[in-house]
Amino acid sequence: MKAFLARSKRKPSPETAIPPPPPPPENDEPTEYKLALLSSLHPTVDQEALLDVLLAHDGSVQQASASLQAGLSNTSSGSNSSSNSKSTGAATHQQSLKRYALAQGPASPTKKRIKTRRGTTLHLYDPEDVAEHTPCTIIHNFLPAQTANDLLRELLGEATSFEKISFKLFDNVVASPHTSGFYVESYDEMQAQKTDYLYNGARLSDVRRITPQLVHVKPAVQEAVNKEIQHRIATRYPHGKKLKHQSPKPWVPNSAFVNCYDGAQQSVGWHSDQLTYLGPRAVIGSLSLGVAREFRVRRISPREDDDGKLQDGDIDPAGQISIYLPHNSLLVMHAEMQEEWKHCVTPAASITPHPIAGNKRINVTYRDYRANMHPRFTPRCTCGVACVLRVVQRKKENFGKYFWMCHAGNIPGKESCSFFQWADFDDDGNPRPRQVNQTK
Ligand SMILES: O=C(O)CCC(=O)C(=O)O
Ligand SMILES: [Fe+2]
Repeated sequence: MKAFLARSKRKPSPETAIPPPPPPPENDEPTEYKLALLSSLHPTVDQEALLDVLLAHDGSVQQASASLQAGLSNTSSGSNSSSNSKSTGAATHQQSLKRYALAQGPASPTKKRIKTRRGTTLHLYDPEDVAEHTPCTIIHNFLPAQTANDLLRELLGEATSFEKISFKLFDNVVASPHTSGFYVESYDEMQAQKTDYLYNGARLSDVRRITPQLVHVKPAVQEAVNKEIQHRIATRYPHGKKLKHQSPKPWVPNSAFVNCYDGAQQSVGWHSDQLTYLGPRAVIGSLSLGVAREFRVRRISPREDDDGKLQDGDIDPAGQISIYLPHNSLLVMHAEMQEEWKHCVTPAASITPHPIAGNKRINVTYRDYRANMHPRFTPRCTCGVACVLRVVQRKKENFGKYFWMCHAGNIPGKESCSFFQWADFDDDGNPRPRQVNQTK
């Protein structure tokens, strides 16, 4: 499911809610940080106007703020005016990409022009930009405000007993830099999870029955995710067709990982989610509550060959994209995400406390565990353990091909038996019968 490497490099997080008084700005702070400071000083002015004023004052927060205060903010060219305020406390959306594209010429703002480079981070706030440049779509203000708050309160209560997950990283056992709990729909499923399924080589000990608020919210998530999937297929996939190995069936979430990030430093490292029980081309619905944090994605670039030399590089060759995840936003990770991209929640230099959650962020990832991916139906290695499903990501040759391998290398104190077998799925992502192993 996850890798939990904490990142050492920290980037400030944009803050657009009403925060406590900000520290004095540094000259070399990134624009989004300055924008956040400015936003905190002028919470009723929309982000687009703030950016204009900031640029008009060569990035000086102090001067931009003075200008806004004096009512001299006449620099907004594209937006109606800074009085077009959004003071709802909901996420404000930076329109920077569209604006820059428009500034380049009269042609339509072809977003393809926007490229990230190695070592750079492109910050996206606008749902249209997210859909255009990442394998995700985002819906802001997703649930009715009261429903989101009820769910948040319920899960904050649950999170008091969440624990860090321990896993094996090379030869060390390390703990995830955040806590989590796993929720399924029935007692039978809870038992099955404890005995049949493996995560990073370990059994989950804390499997819980889905809570009333998680049940309450599920239909809305299900409906929205299915709508987003169909829209994505129609508008972005070749010939308007689903991807090879993507399931044609409706997405039906039957489990949820709930993550709690307590404070700015808690995070999750770069990873792709494990496909072992979701199957190829999985879609995940990810609901964010409480403190707003940055979710970063980067496309995986495979190596050319086997000699260990990076060709176009497999580490951050195209830069990262940061998606801002405010309270009550639903991020859909689409079918191209887990195979071709990695994601993380980066530690933040600072966070804006949330009125209900304080310093905590709660994240719910609703998942569709597929019946035909149950470990009963998937290959076992020579240790006798159901295998983990992986996809080739590092080598150009075979990039995107699925394979089964032994889990045991991830279990503290156990050695892998090195079992390997190419996985075979039909076009709809069902495992083909020849690899079915009925022994339990
Ligand atoms: O907290 C998030 O937004 C993402 C969590 C995640 O990547 C995971 O649970 O696999
Ligand atoms: Fe993940």
